[in-house]
Amino acid sequence: MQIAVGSTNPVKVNAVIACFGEAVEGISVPSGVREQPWGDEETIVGAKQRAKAAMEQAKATIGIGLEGGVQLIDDRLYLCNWGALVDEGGMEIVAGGARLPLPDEIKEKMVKGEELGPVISAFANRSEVNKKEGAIGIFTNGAITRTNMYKQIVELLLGQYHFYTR
Ligand SMILES: O=P(O)(O)OP(=O)(O)OP(=O)(O)OC[C@H]1O[C@@H](n2cnc3c(O)ncnc32)[C@H](O)[C@@H]1O
Repeated sequence: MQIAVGSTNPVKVNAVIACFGEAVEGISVPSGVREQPWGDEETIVGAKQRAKAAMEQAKATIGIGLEGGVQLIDDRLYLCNWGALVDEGGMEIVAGGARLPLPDEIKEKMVKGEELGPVISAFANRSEVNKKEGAIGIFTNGAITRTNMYKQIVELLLGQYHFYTR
């Protein structure tokens, strides 16, 4: 079984390797949504499109897409992450990740159209936070990293996949 992940971001590829082992290939594919998805719907679409594109491009058995977004709830900005798993038989599974509110100073920049990655890196004075502990790592003081969070999403995907294909 060959697993393709629709990203080369190490936090995403490593989360999938942690669940599936080494038969995992990370490939750069378009998400088909904005660079900065807003809200559950757009973030889910991005995850699904990454999963399908990765499976097709790599001619893999299973494709996995992981997408990071933000969402406004009651005037607060939250992290919003989704994953999708597709297989060559047409099965499609979706799962979501942990939520966390972001400080208002980050919200102010995001609503003006900035992207979360550079905004968090400037806030934390640390380069490429999106490829390291992630915003969730910064705001949990390292208790949950972006890789941990995506690993749980991949476990939710794989567990459901086993249930529906049993
Ligand atoms: O290489 P890809 O797979 O595109 O990974 P990415 O981290 O750049 O891209 P995403 O599509 O997952 O996220 C959309 C934007 O939100 C940023 N982002 C999402 N979650 C983040 C997090 O936990 N920490 C920092 N930036 C994050 C990310 O850097 C992008 O600017």
